[in-house]
Amino acid sequence: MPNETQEIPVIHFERFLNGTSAERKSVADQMRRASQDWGFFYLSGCGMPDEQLEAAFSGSKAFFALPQKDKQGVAWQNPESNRGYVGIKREKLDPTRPGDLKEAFNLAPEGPGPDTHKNLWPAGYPRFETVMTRFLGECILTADRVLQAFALALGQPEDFFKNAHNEHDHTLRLLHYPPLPEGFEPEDGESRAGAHTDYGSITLLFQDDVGGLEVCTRSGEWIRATPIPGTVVVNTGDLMHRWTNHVFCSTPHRVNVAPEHRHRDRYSIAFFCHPNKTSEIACIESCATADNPAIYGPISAGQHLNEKLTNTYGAQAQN
Ligand SMILES: O=C(O)CCC(=O)C(=O)O
Ligand SMILES: [Fe+2]
Repeated sequence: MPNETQEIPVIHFERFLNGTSAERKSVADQMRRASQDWGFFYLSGCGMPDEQLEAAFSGSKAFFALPQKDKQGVAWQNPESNRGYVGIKREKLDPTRPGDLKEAFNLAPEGPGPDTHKNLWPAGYPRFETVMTRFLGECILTADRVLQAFALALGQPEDFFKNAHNEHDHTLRLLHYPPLPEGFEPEDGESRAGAHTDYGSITLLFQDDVGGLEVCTRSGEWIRATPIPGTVVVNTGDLMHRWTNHVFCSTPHRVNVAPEHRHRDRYSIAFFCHPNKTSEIACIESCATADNPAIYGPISAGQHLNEKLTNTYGAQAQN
């Protein structure tokens, strides 16, 4: 169990990608421990090409710098599509607090048919679409590799989670936290992103060097997830919490308005992974023991998400 002398683990994924089977198992075991103790870890060497990541951050900055009317032209419409631009204060990740001091742009893989939801792209910026579509593809590949390690960590066949996610029902979210004006005093509980857990199986979070992300430990204390160059933050969400019979945590996190970074723009990019709607979420064998028998019966991922959205619809859950 973490305490203030412990830090969110940094795991070197190169040894999973290129190592011997013993090394791969050792990386998977570190991920299992980190997911149990924290529900959060940093992964270095995740295989995301640097130039793609840089292009995505540049594209994100360019998008948020567009005139407000261009951004509103691709405004987020509804949770079914869950694509497009979400303006400042529109979302409350913690529904009991004031709106988040951030803006966001969501995109997602598109199905082949004409009836499927399509991404909303601002007119006249074809490069943005190209860069983000390519980056989305790299995120899927990265997430699949991470999911393979999670399967190994839980004693499952390596493609267990990857196969359960092969319809790519994921969301990529660009986030921008604008600088706060001189003398700005947050209202009670106002923050860049309110405390919340993520809904899906895993989230990959790429952050710039500004900082502000905070993670709640199992003992209830908030600690900083300081940016570490060359790493991606991985966290396990509500669905993984259920799938693993509460062995892996779905840890509350938030983006705080701290004095030392509030004058700076902050950019981050989150990739929320969701299993196929028809994937069955049933307690993973290695997570049920005599002391911790299966808590839930099987449910489809789609049904689980619907329950979550119904419970928090007022919060306009968007991840
Ligand atoms: O921007 C960040 O660092 C965190 C964002 C986040 O947790 C979310 O959008 O779910
Ligand atoms: Fe989150």
